[in-house]
Amino acid sequence: MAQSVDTETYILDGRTYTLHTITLPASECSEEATISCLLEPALISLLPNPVPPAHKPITNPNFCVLQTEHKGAGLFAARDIAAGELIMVEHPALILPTGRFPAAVYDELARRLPAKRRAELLAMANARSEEECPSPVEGIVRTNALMLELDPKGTISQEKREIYGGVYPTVNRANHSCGPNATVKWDLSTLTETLYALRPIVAGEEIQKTYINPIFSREKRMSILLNNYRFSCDCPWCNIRSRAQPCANVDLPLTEEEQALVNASDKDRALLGTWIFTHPGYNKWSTDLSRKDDVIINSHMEALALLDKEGMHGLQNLFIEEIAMCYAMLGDLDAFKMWGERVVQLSRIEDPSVARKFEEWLVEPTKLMKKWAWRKRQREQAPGKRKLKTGHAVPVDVVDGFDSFFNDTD
Ligand SMILES: C[S@@+](CC[C@H](N)C(=O)[O-])C[C@H]1O[C@@H](n2cnc3c(N)ncnc32)[C@H](O)[C@@H]1O
Repeated sequence: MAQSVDTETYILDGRTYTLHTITLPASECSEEATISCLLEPALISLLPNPVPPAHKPITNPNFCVLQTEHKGAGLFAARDIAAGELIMVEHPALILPTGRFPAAVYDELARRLPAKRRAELLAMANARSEEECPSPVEGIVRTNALMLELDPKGTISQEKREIYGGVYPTVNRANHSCGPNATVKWDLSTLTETLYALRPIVAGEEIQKTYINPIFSREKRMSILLNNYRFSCDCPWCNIRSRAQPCANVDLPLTEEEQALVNASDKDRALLGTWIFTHPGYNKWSTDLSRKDDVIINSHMEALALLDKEGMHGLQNLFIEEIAMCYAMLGDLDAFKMWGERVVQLSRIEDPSVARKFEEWLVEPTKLMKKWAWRKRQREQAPGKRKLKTGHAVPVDVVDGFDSFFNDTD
């Protein structure tokens, strides 16, 4: 479980950084893995201790790396992949801050990797010219690094916090789409990045993640992608014309009709980004009998249809979870089972505690969920006996005391 600590340090803008090599020990099913890092010394004590074992390679992977026509290499589904399914788990080869360091620092980080891992790193895409990044390793970092959290509890004070990135020879083969079918999740305790599906992906389809916040407008998305990654995004939401002509040039000016489609998409994306703050939500509805029983379900279904249209499935889980909870409150067993199973499928990687809670409930929701069919029972009672809001005066302690269904621990 050794963690070799190197003493070489670099000072940049008054800050000290240390070169640090993490060696993840081999286990019965995995080979030793190495992560070459540049870290502020205070972060080293926040790394998992003891160092976790190297993760097991996935046997019979559901993806392959292939050459694309104009995007370099990319990841493709080797068979059908279900929504929520694992695609791969990988340790970063490098972990480093996003600031700029002398070329020698990047070269040294790469040099510290075992030869095979170094060769994989050096074979990665580099969208930066030699003038911009004299060290090709820096070019590779700037083209590929994914943000990762090394200090989730904020142990190091905010003003001192740096943004860190990780570079992954295989996960980083995923090209960008503004309507991605996959996403990543960083886990500090295992020092791994997990790539998983957001929606069903059919065999042969390209597996793509988003490099930016997809709620931005097309103009902003295209400009960030061009500045940071040096490409014009030709996904169907940026290159509207490609929906009809697959190889249409994204850089040609838009027709009036195409501009109208872009405006509608920008509007929908912005709306989706604020939907949960601007539309009725489950918590208030659950205690308010003056609201229609289907108001949340209808509103959330509308959001899901828009998410589907814009390919923004990364935001779908909360809506799906709340729809399932609405059906529980209404005592609709078949609908709860259908939506609850979707929650389990989609949350296994994204939020395992939610998946476990729903899995437990699904065994026998009518008995295991304390507030099963609560709204239905309230409706069936005489108005005078109802416990909660009907749009008029309600005893505050009753409403406040009615905790969210999500806290139901029975
Ligand atoms: C993180 S790498 C992705 C993997 C890369 N294609 C490779 O060969 O390893 C990012 C680079 O891939 C290319 N790329 C990714 N998504 C793209 C897209 N939607 N359209 C065009 N090029 C893209 C760009 O050259 C970008 O700088």
